[in-house]
Amino acid sequence: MRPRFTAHTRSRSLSDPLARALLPPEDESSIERESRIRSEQAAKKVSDDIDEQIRLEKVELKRQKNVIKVLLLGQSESGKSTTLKQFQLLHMPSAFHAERIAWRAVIYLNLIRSVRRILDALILPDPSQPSASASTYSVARNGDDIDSFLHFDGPSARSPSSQSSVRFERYAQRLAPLLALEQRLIRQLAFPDEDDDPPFSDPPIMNALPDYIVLPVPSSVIGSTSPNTWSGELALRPTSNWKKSLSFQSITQPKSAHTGEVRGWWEDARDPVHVLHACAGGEFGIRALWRDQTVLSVLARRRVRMEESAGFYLNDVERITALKYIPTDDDVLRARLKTLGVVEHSFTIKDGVHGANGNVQWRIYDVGGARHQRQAWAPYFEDVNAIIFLAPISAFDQTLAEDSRVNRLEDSMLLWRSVVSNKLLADVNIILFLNKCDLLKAKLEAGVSLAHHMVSYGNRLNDYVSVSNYFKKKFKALHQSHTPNTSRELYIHLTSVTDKHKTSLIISSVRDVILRQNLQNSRLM
Ligand SMILES: Nc1nc2c(ncn2[C@@H]2O[C@H](COP(=O)(O)OP(=O)(O)OP(=O)(O)O)[C@@H](O)[C@H]2O)c(=O)[nH]1
Ligand SMILES: [Mg+2]
Repeated sequence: MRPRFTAHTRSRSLSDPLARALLPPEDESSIERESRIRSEQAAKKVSDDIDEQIRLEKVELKRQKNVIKVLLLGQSESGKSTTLKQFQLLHMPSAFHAERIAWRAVIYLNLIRSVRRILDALILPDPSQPSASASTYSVARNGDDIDSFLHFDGPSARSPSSQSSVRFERYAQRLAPLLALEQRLIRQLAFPDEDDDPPFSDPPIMNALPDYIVLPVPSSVIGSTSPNTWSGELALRPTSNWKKSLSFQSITQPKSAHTGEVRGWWEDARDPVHVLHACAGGEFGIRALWRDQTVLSVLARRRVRMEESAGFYLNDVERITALKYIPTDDDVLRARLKTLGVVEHSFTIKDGVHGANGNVQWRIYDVGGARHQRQAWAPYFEDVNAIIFLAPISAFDQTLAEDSRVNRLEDSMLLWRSVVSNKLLADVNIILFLNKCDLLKAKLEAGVSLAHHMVSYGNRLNDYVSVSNYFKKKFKALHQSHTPNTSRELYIHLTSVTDKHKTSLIISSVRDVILRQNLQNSRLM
């Protein structure tokens, strides 16, 4: 049958030459018509598919414009994870606060680690005492044999400073339960589904652990590293659901509907807080250890600066070991948990830059900064919008944990040079945090000389303003002489990222710079 046209359609079609050309022939047979319709349908499908593809590309482009990817780079302990915590604190405060309790175990472990470092320093032979050779002490640190840790060998060890030796021995005895607790905590974190108090005979083995590993520390720190020694640092795998497993039985439950009293972890005799609480006070407790002038002078002679170490809580022992202790924001910012691999965190930020209703999704990638972790960074360079690079400038007199021959500041500068000279990153915004300024200030005020460790500093003033300006210029010059994009604007901030208030201002300004530059770049696309 012929198609029927109304007079109106017909007259309009006939006046349009293209429409007339597209009309089926008047003598079209039914077979021809079927074939025409089939090919028209096929053509329409192709056209619809193309339209859909264009639509999806537009959505993707829009989505990309509303997704900002930021990479946190820098050597280990430079403050990357702490900066991420500051972003979370600023943009997801309720989630941050809800997770505070999960940090309790990390903070306990950090505190125990500090105690262990001091005890280790006390039992090492003192180089300033000629009669105290390595053979006079048994530097045994077998985790399954705490007695050997407590044992000081023979009378010769006691002769020059026998009183001190006896005191140190008393500390070691009194604080021995902390070493056992450390093992228990690590095992509990490593195997969160295991029943209580598993046997401690074997330390966690790297590959056997689902989420946590204990990394060996250089033997220089403790004299020798026994395979049974919990001498390492707790590290986090990217896949870890650690916050859940670190919460212990911490959820409080109402004990009495009338009084509003709650039942909490402090009523559980197995909770780690009890051991810490018991070891905190008294003549040879943690607080006494950290105030003991003899101990402090041994640490000073050995150049062990506990205040500078990651996860330092020795000034807050009373508060941290209290039965009902809940970590504060500052405690969480100071907690040390080493990152392994690359961990992605995303959150949405409302911004004024993309228009009134602009919602921008931020993806922040926190990477492990130790040398053997750095090869994992490169795949993230391709579509990143901005890099926040952290260089801890207080570390000018320190060496890398993973290689004691390498100065930390030198390593930071080399790393900085390789990042700014990378061609893949030529158009990526770079923000530099010269971090740990609080520690730098304290170190310079304590009389540590930068020129002594960095000859190029010459005879400039050894004060905070001069030194921090010098570092600013140095990092800027490295950027200018190595960047493939000399028009890239570099933003440098002097930071102490554990400082909540100062850092929140810096983060807000960094966020706006990144947003604005991202918008500019997307307009150019
Ligand atoms: N005093 C002080 N401590 C800081 C500062 N920045 C970071 N820290 C502390 O230094 C330790 C290491 O910081 P992290 O943020 O874990 O370092 P990271 O760069 O993530 O290290 P990796 O995960 O090993 O790559 C933590 O205990 C922090 O609290 C700072 O500006 N001042
Ligand atoms: Mg980290």
